[in-house]
Amino acid sequence: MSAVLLLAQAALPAAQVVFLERLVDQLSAGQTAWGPLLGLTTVVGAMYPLGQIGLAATQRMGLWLRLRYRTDLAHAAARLTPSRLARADVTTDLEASQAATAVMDVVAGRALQVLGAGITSVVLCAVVWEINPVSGLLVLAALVPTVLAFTGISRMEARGWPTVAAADRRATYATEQLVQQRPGTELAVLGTGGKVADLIVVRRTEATGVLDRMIGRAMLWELAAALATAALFGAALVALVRGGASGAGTAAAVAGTISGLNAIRLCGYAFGTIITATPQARIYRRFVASVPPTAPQVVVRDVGSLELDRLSFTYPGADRPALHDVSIHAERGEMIALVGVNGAGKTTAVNALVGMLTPSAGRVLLDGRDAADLTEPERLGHFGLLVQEFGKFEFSLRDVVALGAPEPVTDDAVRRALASAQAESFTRRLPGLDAQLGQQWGGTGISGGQWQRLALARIHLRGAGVWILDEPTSAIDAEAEREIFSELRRTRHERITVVVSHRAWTLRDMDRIYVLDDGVVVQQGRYDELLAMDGGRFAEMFREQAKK
Ligand SMILES: Nc1ncnc2c1ncn2[C@@H]1O[C@H](COP(=O)(O)OP(=O)(O)OP(=O)(O)O)[C@@H](O)[C@H]1O
Repeated sequence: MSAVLLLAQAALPAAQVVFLERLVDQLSAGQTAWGPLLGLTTVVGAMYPLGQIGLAATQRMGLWLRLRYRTDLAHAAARLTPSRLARADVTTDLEASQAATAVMDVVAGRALQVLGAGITSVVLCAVVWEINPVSGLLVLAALVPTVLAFTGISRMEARGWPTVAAADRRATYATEQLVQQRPGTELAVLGTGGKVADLIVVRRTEATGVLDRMIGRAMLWELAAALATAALFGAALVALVRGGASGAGTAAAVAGTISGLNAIRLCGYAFGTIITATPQARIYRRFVASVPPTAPQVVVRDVGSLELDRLSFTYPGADRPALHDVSIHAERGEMIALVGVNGAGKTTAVNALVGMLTPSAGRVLLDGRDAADLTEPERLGHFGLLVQEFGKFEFSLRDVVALGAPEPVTDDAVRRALASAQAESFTRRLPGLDAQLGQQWGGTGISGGQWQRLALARIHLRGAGVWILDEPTSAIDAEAEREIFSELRRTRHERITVVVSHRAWTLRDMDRIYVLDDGVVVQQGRYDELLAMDGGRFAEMFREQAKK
């Protein structure tokens, strides 16, 4: 259908020239010329509706293409592993790819326009060639400056886009801090939103400056192309007049040359849009290709042992290791704890354990097997990780909990997980599992501790072989905290549990506590043993708390 429309549209200007020549010929010969008049009326009458139908068809095609690009992008983003998400270039590319989908959708429509205008130009050229070959050639040659100009513009934009994308990303991030409910409220209370607005303006000004320079240069390119095209048009007209064609031929050829130049200009513009979109499309394609489809993650529920074997790690640029010769082990059914002051290395040890960073020395062993031999998704499947900055996903209650496991889950499993995480008492007051969370969506607002219980419910639902809980009850009241830990103890035999905690009482039932100081394990043992060691780091940290 689109192809038929395209061909019909492309033939109209040439048909116009033929009918015009016949009309002038027959009128000059004193004939009534009903045939050419009817032909011209049909051709001119068909131009507008065919143009409109063609436009609507390409717009609809663009719409569906954009959906496809965005679907592929969403799936590619969902396949990013934690180690890749930590890289600045990956997030920049992701956002540039997102922006590219809005440009790429027009490319297919423009490609059809190029094809149509190309056909129009060639057919017109052939018709004008019949009247005057030199004019015909000059009409076709007018394509060259436009194509050259847009190629130059595209190259220039390819150089400018990365800077614009990086500045845009920072501005978008800062804007989100202003408009998202939690950070936005904090800034409003502090009265310092204006400072963030200043940061946005700096980045937007940077991006606007680059875009402005690009537009200025593009204008120069286009101006040069327009001048060259005008010169070629003039030369085509001179060739016609000097060629000594008949009056009818000259009139038709002049009309044809004007239509031809318009078609060529349109062709050049559409071609230019395609090559202008090329740098962004390239970023999109590179990004999507860089995360090829993989098998979905499989949660490993049965893990017999876990070991960090003489692990060392230094952050890039740091002058001392964040972990030095750290050895930790745990068997199925055990609960162990990592303790230490801020900056002691607990989070670094957890990140090394799950594979978010690569140690400079030492190994992580899962059931005696070197975890470095596993793919990142295979390795992550062993863990249920509750981090300090857990996600507050504002979806439905069911979805928020179901995010704990990659496979589909039943409502019963969601309810059991909510009960284990002591989240049942407050979720029972919501209108069911379909309840939307988050006031900004017209849903229910819930407290920080309630969000943390939902994050814990995800870990219960996941049921992985190793649970790593980094301050799992930091925002939760004392009563619920006791119930959460008693549930963890009751179900401990099903897994290995690693807890990072600053609260003395939560450490009492641990099978082993590892005390980290400056990246080194300085003590290990049970709570009472460690507390009894006078002058030990653990006793220094927890003696006051233990008295309460
Ligand atoms: N991405 C990073 N780049 C460079 N240094 C880092 C990075 N993350 C942490 N560090 C440094 O490594 C050391 C250990 O940090 P880590 O986050 O593991 O401590 P922690 O014991 O988890 O602290 P907290 O109790 O505050 O969570 C600190 O000196 C910290 O400043």
